[in-house]
Amino acid sequence: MSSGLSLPLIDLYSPDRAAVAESIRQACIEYGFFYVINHGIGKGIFQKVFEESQKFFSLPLEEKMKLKRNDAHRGYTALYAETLDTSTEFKGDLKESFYIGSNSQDDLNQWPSEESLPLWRDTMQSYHQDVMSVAKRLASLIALSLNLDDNFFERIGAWDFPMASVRLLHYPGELSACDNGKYGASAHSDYGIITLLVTDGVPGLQICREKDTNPQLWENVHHVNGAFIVNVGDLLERWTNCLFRSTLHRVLAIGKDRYSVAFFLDPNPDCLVECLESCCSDSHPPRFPPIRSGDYLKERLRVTYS
Ligand SMILES: O=C(O)CCC(=O)C(=O)O
Ligand SMILES: [Fe+2]
Repeated sequence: MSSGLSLPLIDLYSPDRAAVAESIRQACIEYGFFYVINHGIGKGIFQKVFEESQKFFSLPLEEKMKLKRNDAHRGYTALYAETLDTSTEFKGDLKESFYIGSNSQDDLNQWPSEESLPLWRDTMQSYHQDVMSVAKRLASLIALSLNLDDNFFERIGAWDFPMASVRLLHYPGELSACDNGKYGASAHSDYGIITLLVTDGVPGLQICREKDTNPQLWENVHHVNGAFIVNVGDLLERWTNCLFRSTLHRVLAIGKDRYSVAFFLDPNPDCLVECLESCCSDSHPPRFPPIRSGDYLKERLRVTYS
């Protein structure tokens, strides 16, 4: 069953930072999802990224496979390569994707040839930079929302060498009979701190706020023109001892081409993620042991692609 949902709208440049932080706190407690508007990235930039993304995914499979995801987790993943929900009998999600990592470790990235896609690299590098600054600004509001200093993440070195990545996604419209029962992206939560997502407006994204209810209730996330859809990831859930929810979500395969661009904000791999003092007490002890962010993310990726 599915119904509509109206997620909170967060204005990133509102002068009343305390009020914005409070709205973010409520959104993260209640939904783990919200929209971010007034973020400073213009429509023209999104348009360029989507155009270049479509051009890449239209290349012959043989060309795309030359840039197959490397050990540093950059590059192309083909249809069926990933299964986000490993508990189901259906293996292989109905999407293809391309990962672009931080500019600070640019040598690990892979790029289509300049002859075939001359604007591609610049477009993606500049988008990575733009969305990283939005994400950092948002993270400082998240810190405020947890009664921490707004420079909490800087102070613990989270942004020294952040593992942030842009992920271009394409969900093909044409499906075959053997794809019955499969999802564009099967049910999962994201792994890092936060994800900032933009889509081309084609529906399909759903969230499940109570994963343990039976049957599960899946609610549609509507498209808001020009807004980021932001969600809390598992590392932030660990930091906050489950005060903030890393909400289960999925993408339906609706038989229509769909493009989206996700930005996963993950901290420096050496960053220790441990329960914040304000999020635990004698009656509410830490639920997770401290863990190095890099170790945590490596294990999650290993399971997804095994
Ligand atoms: O494409 C979407 O709408 C969501 C993608 C997603 O959840 C992911 O890549 O983690
Ligand atoms: Fe996701």
